[in-house]
Parts: sequence; C-alpha cells; structure tokens
Amino acid sequence: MKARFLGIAELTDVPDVAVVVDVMRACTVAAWAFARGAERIVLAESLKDALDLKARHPAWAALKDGPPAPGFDLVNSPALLRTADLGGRTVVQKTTAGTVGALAVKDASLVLCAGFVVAEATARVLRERAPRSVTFVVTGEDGRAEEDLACAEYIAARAGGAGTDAAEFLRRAGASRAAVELTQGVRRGSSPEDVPLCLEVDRFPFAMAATVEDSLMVLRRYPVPGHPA
Ligand SMILES: O=C(O)[C@H](CS(=O)(=O)O)OP(=O)(O)O
Ligand SMILES: [Mg+2]
Repeated sequence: MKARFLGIAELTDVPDVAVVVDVMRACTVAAWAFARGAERIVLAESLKDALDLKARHPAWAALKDGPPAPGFDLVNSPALLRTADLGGRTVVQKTTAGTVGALAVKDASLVLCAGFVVAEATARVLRERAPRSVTFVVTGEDGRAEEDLACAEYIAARAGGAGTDAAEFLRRAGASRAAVELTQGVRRGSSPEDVPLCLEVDRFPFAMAATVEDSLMVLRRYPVPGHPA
C-alpha cells in the first residue's frame, strides 16, 4: 500500500481511498459523538448550511468549533461532548479543518475519517481492503499540523502491518501547536481534558466512513471485521 500525505489545498485529483485525519479535534469529536449514541453525522459545507439543516430538522444537534454560538447545540470538544446524550440523533458538524477535509474528497470511493482514537480500526479497514494507494488528508495548518501528520503516519504504519509503537507519534502530537493552544485555553469551546482525550490510542473499536447521501456528506460508523460496529 502506497501512502501519500497531502494538505487539503494539495488535493488535485480524486483519490480512490482517502483517510481524513483531524486529531484536534473534529474526528475525535465525531468518534465521541458515535460513542454517545449519535446515529450519523452530517458534515456541513458552511455555518449557514449547518444552521439551515438544523432549522429544517429541529431534532438534529448542530455542532461547530470555536466558542458556543446561537443556534448551535454543541462545541467541538471531546471533553464537553462525552456526557451528552445523543442516542439515535443526527449531528450536523462544521469545523475549520476536519469537515472541510472530508468534503474535499467526497468523490473518493472510500472516505475514512480518523484520529488516534480509531487508529487501529481504521488501519484494519485498510488492511482488509488492501488498496494500491491511500491518500491521507492532513487537515490542519495547510497539511503541516504535526498532530495530524503524526497520526496519519501512525495509521499508515499500522495498515502496513508493522508492529508500531505509538509513543513517538503521540509525543509529536502532544507537542503540536494545536495541543499547546488547547492546553493553554487559547482555542475557544475547549476543555483542558481535550488534548489527553485526543491522544487516546484505540479508544474506540469502530472506524468511521463518510458517503454522499441525498447530496449530503454523511459520516457513519464503519464496520470493522471482528469488532462490533
Ligand atoms: O475545533 C478545533 O479543534 C479546530 C478549530 S479551532 O481549534 O477551534 O480553531 O477545528 P478542527 O476542524 O476540528 O481542526
Ligand atoms: Mg484540527
């Protein structure tokens, strides 16, 4: 399996298989939303689209990054989400990087969304599918976000079958600009517990895949052989 690591702006073709990585925090938040019972996550193109969807579907939960805002029910924080009851609900998510990265590869035949919390499940899907090449979308900081690159490289190594120690990858992610800013409370709508939650390797047994459904990009749990979805 050949792996390439690209920022969103570097995507010039439609990949066959794409893994969209946003450790801090969109993909970690998405995984927690599923763990808290969400049925699906609609990835919105814009804040306006998110609010329009919420207005048309009042039972849905709208989520954005940054500070809490009128019309939105949730912020992009795993720590603040982990006590939410989202049983059976649809979440609409709009963030600066993660949701944008997923939408940028919506025409790929397989779009997985990942962070450390679903690393092995994601790698396992790749091992099973065994594509000739995988495009890792490093969503943060124009493809240079160290937490996303480290996680992408870790998943690629695991997908290659190597027995890979997570420690050095986690050290890089923990020293990233995003981790520092989240720890210092520079980023709004956050908790001091967000960084450790984003660095929990294999916290969840499921992978996450996004597909276009009725013109919306919808993220769902993706069954992993040998694990409950
Ligand atoms: O919410 C996040 O972690 C970031 C944006 S910021 O940290 O609020 O500036 O968005 P994401 O798309 O999850 O990287
Ligand atoms: Mg990010």
